[in-house]
Amino acid sequence: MLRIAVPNKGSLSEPAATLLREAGYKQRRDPRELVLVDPRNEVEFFFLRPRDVAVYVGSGTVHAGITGRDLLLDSGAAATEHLELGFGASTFRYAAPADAVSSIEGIHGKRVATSYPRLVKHHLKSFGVEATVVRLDGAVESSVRLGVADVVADVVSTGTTLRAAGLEIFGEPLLKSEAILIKGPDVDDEELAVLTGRLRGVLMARQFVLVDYDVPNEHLDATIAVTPGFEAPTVTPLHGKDWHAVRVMIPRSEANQIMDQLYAAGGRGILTTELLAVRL
Ligand SMILES: Nc1ncnc2c1ncn2[C@@H]1O[C@H](COP(=O)(O)OP(=O)(O)OP(=O)(O)O)[C@@H](O)[C@H]1O
Ligand SMILES: O=P(O)(O)OC[C@H]1O[C@H](OP(=O)(O)OP(=O)(O)O)[C@H](O)[C@@H]1O
Ligand SMILES: [Mg+2]
Repeated sequence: MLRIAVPNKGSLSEPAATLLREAGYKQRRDPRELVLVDPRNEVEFFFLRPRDVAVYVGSGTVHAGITGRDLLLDSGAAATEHLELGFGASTFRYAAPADAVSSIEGIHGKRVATSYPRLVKHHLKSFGVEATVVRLDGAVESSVRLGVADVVADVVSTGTTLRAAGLEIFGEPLLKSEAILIKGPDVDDEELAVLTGRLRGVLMARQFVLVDYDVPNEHLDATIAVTPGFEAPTVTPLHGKDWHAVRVMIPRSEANQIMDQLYAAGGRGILTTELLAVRL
């Protein structure tokens, strides 16, 4: 049975469970459940702290897991990135009070507070910067005001937390993170093929919608140029008319613009439909 580690708390927990549920896997009802067996899909889920997921996957006790790229890199575990999951996006950045420090070189000799010490030490070393890394569990942004550090290195999403603490970002991001599927050192891709295919299917369904429209034969080439599809659109003759019906996938973010273009090109009865899951 495939063993998969899933974050039990924090920002990644809810979207990870939603993704797995949409991919047809059983998910827990009670947030205190630690293990969940899904016999129909031959999968066992282990609900672990987000930070620990990479440790378990890297040690080989579970085959795969969902975590953040930043957490994987900070863990130093032997797990590897397998698939980007499209949620939990963040950047990892340095910040300090305005004018205090404004470049990575400027961190030299200072104290840097972070919950990601391995990642930060590795980054500073690559710049030849020597600094004291102060490891904190969370709420790192308060460390400067409270006098335990001069600089923070932390996850930034909207930047609201930094601003509220009177800190300003400086330097290039240490990394761009998002939720990822990771796999253990001895797991071959074949073992994860069904899981990966299902997750990709849901991710794709989130990015695309299905569009259906009717079009007079003389305008068919023009509308197909607007919606070429992946391979080729499905085109069906309409009964008793010199028209065709077309069905094709289009990017969700461009759906309304494409509908406008189809109408202008002669398409009528244009409608879009949500996709639940896709397998291409
Ligand atoms: N505000 C946010 N927006 C998007 N992703 C975030 C945000 N905060 C954290 N993350 C991502 O979530 C992961 C860390 O999750 P989280 O912060 O929930 O765990 P934690 O800090 O270990 O746990 P906790 O905050 O409960 O102590 C990282 O991959 C991080 O990039
Ligand atoms: O840029 P923002 O949108 O403000 O989000 C970033 C904040 O979110 C996370 O904190 P979390 O809620 O996980 O608390 P923690 O620091 O205690 O882990 C992260 O550590 C930042 O503090
Ligand atoms: Mg956190």
